[in-house]
Amino acid sequence: MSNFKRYDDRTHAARDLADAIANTLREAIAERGGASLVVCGGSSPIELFEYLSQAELDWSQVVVVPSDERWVPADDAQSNERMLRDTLLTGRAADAMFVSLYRPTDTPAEAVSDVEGALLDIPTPFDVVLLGMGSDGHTASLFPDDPNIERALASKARVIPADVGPPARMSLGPAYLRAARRIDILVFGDDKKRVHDEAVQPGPLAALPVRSVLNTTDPIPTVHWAE
Ligand SMILES: O=C(O)[C@H](O)[C@@H](O)[C@H](O)[C@H](O)COP(=O)(O)O
Repeated sequence: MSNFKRYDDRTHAARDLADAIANTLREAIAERGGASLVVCGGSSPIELFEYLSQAELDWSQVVVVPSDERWVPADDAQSNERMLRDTLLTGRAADAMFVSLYRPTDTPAEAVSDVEGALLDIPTPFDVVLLGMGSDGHTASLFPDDPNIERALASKARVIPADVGPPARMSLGPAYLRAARRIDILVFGDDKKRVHDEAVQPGPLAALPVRSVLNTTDPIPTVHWAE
């Protein structure tokens, strides 16, 4: 069960969704004194982040958490944290609080308890969870070819090390990602549209892990798509 919004182009998708996210953050700050925003990595959301970073809201009351991280230092070109600091956590949004998922350990598994501890103070449900999707049906760093994907998708853990790559990954767990007031999934291109159309059909979660968030009902996610 999910809503599907089709846009004329990627810029319209980025700007419309950024405006909707900004409004949700403003409402959360007004109602609860703060807001939480989970954001995916990858390339699809970059234009959205650059536009959202200029939104007029009290960013000092917003906490931003990556949905997942590549297990590389924050100055590495593959780092989601680096991408977020370059595109979202700049301009007005530079005032936001950011919770890094990366720790300087050899493996993500060694950092699970420390990262879990850093997330404990963030109230759930998150106000906004923005995810992407790979053409293999992964979301966050929940990959179909991860040898532990079945266990990961059944997990209630906040963070899950993903023994994929290199680089290895750290992902927020599916149950934690679903603990949201709104879930938006930003998907571009015909290939991913075909994967989406398959993923909304019943089938094994492990084959298309995006199903673990796409087919939740509380909240009902919205998929935002442009060619
Ligand atoms: O760390 C990451 O890469 C993301 O969190 C990942 O889940 C991303 O959303 C998809 O891989 C789509 O990436 P693109 O937008 O680059 O296609």
